[in-house]
Amino acid sequence: MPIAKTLTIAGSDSSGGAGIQADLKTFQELETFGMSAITAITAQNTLGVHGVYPQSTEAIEAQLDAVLSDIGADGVKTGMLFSAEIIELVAKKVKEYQLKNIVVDPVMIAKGGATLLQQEAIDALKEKLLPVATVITPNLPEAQAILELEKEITNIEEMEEVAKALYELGPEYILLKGGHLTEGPALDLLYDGKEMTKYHVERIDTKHTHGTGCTFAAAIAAELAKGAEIKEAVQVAKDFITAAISDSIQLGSGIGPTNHHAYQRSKRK
Ligand SMILES: Nc1ncnc2c1ncn2[C@@H]1O[C@H](COP(=O)(O)OP(=O)(O)OP(=O)(O)O)[C@@H](O)[C@H]1O
Ligand SMILES: Cc1ncc(COP(=O)(O)O)c(N)n1
Repeated sequence: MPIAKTLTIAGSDSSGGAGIQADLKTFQELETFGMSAITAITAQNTLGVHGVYPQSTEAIEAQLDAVLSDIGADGVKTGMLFSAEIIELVAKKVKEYQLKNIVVDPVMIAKGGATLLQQEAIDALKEKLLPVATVITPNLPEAQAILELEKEITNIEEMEEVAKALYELGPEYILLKGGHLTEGPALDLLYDGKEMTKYHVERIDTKHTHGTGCTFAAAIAAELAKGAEIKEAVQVAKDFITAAISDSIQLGSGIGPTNHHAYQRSKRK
């Protein structure tokens, strides 16, 4: 059988835990052929983001055209897109190449607090990219920013209302991540316009969660690219990220990365 082809459009994380590097590791672990278009280079380690160097739209377009005109992609994940211009370019390419299985992780702020999406780009995200997305994977602060909510989302009932409001913006599915809820299990909610499906696991007591959102979204894209239905794709991604967090690697002196190989290793036992 030919291998499923996966493409990440995201920022480079020099420390290897998030961004392009996390996505490619995840694509590989889930037995797809991973490719990338780099939107920005970040100088990053476990202590934070030390520099952000966005690429020109010309360089991003050249990467996308090179890959998509020749190899193509069965699944796409977008991460750090940084500016309205980059978002508009990506939305244009999704249409031009009629891309399918688009997982949009609306990355806005890194765990250390650095800005990975300019404030004015949120409108472009809502108007151009969300309507062409198969699934969007916001965490709670990202959902709050997209919907311009004044109050924080604090419980499952509010999460359900928020998922419904996000669905109105046009994506086929909403995957609202509850990792930021301060109490209870690590709960995520999938909404398809009719039904809410909950995915929950016991919260793992660790600070080493650098790149969890990137890894989770990349795993969904890989499974969709291989032909999985959305509920099944999210379940594999949840198992993948839970294994990766449980077996996190103690590197650096700040918020360390997760272990992208843990899921495959646990399956072999
Ligand atoms: N401590 C934890 N234990 C178990 N699962 C967790 C934990 N923290 C996050 N998760 C899970 O990891 C996935 C990513 O969620 P999270 O809310 O951390 O994303 P995020 O904030 O977008 O990540 P990032 O900071 O990388 O952008 C979700 O499935 C979430 O439930
Ligand atoms: C290039 C890039 N993309 C995304 C994130 C978000 O990940 P986190 O919030 O875990 O730092 C990141 N830190 N860097």
